[in-house]
Amino acid sequence: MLQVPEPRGDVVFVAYLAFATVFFHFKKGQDSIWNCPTALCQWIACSLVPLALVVAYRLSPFHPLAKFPGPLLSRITKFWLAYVVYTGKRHLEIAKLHDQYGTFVRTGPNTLSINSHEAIRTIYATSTSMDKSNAYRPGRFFGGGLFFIRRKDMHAERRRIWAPAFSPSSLNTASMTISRRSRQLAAHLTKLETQTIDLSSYIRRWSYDVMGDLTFGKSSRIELMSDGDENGVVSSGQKATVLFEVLGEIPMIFDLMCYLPNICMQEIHVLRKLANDLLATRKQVQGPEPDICTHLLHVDSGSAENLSDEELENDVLFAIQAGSDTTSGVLTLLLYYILADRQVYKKLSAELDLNFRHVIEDNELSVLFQLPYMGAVVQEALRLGTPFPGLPRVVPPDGSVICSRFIPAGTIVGVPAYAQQVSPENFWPHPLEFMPQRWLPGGLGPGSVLNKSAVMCFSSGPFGCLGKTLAIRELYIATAQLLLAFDLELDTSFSHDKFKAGIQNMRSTLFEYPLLITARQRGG
Ligand code: HEM
Repeated sequence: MLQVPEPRGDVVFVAYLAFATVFFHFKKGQDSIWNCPTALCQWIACSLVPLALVVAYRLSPFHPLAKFPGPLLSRITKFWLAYVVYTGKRHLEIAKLHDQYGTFVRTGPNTLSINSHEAIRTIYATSTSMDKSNAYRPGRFFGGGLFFIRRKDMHAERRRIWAPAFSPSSLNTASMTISRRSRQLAAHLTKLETQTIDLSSYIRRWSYDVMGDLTFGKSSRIELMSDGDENGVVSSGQKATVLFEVLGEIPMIFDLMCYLPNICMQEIHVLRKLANDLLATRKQVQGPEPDICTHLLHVDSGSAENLSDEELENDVLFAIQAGSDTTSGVLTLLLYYILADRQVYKKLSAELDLNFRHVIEDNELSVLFQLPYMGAVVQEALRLGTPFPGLPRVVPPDGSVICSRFIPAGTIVGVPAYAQQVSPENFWPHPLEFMPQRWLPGGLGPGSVLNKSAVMCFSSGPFGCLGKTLAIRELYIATAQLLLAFDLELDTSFSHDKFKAGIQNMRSTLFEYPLLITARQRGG
């Protein structure tokens, strides 16, 4: 059975206005509609009746998703899910709903969350995986960026341009940049040795500085660690992400919001302006080392297939955003977990001390990437720190069979990453605990379960994260440089409860309550 495709919000709005114009045209003769209660009442009735019919249909047994369970409100309106996203606790709420309803939960009138490992392959990972949903269509903005191209075939063309930026040689150059920036982070913390440090905030700035370098090379002027963030680059980026994440669930409203630049554009203005300025400079200056712009500008290939200015602007803005808050969120959580468990901290520190002195030189990075316990800590942090609560895709025209159930064409489906990553079927025992040992040979003892392919934090398949290896290297390098340089501890004023309650998971992880630490420099 076919789902009714969702029209664009702005088109619906214009149609509604046109209908209103015609309606009141036939009521003319009255001075104003406000003086004519009958016309107004008729108009309200005309508007409400279709709404009531839509609600009745969505709840009726005739709706194609009628057989799938879910909360009443979610079956009626998309606003329910948008609100859950807005709370920053979607990952927890959806996991709870799966405990209550089982594998399938109807999280919107036309949306299914499918908590199944088998579904990951069908939806994301195979060659027949599905296109992105309307959630990636943020109104008139970002029309041409890699991330916003929803059709797999068109997306693949753009992805080919990006891919060389993540080749082994590019990654090696990038690793040195990350290492230099991580040493700079350590130098900043050294100045704060006797104080309580908001580590989450420093890590945020570090991640933007890193992504500035990786995107624009030497011409980057993003120096948030040194110069501070007076212009609110970080908060601008975060607000843009939140806006995209919340309104993505109600694309019709997003279509309309984009016509209100003061509400919508304002949030992303600072970051967009910065990205455009840096792009303009970068076009004039090709640095000695390749950066992401080298490939987007086709400097390397000399290809004539140039991206339009708008496409370029969207792509560089996305590059900074894709690589900064995501990585800094996971890194902050990684450091929290190891600081909260001194056994883990000591074991990791001992492994690093065995292999390095107080700083890792560039030619030693390959040794770092091989360290087993370090690898286990990073994997465990990614498992519990996934910032992506939803990756919506759309079922193709012939429908699809997932977990033995037929899903009609046009249904929006997604596998909840967090629910998969804390499922006892995939990780056992203690799926909710941070236990790096589970990733090492022997795991957590006899009977322990480790289903590596259930980890979805980078997604997979045609739309999967291009920066996965880069991000993992960032986590290795920054953690190692900090632990080698300092004895880190949670500050005595730090509250675990407040920190955990303040974690908001919305495509990047936001921390309402900071990670407060002290850092004592280690001896020579
Ligand atoms: C721990 C950090 C990171 C995580 C958890 C992460 C996760 C993800 C996920 C889940 C996607 C797919 C999103 C979707 O389909 O909606 C994605 C896409 C992407 N990520 Fe990452 N990412 C991280 C860091 C990075 C970094 C450092 C970069 C470097 C620029 C990067 C570049 C990209 C790009 C270019 C895409 C779009 C790929 C495409 O559409 O073909 N990511 N990331």
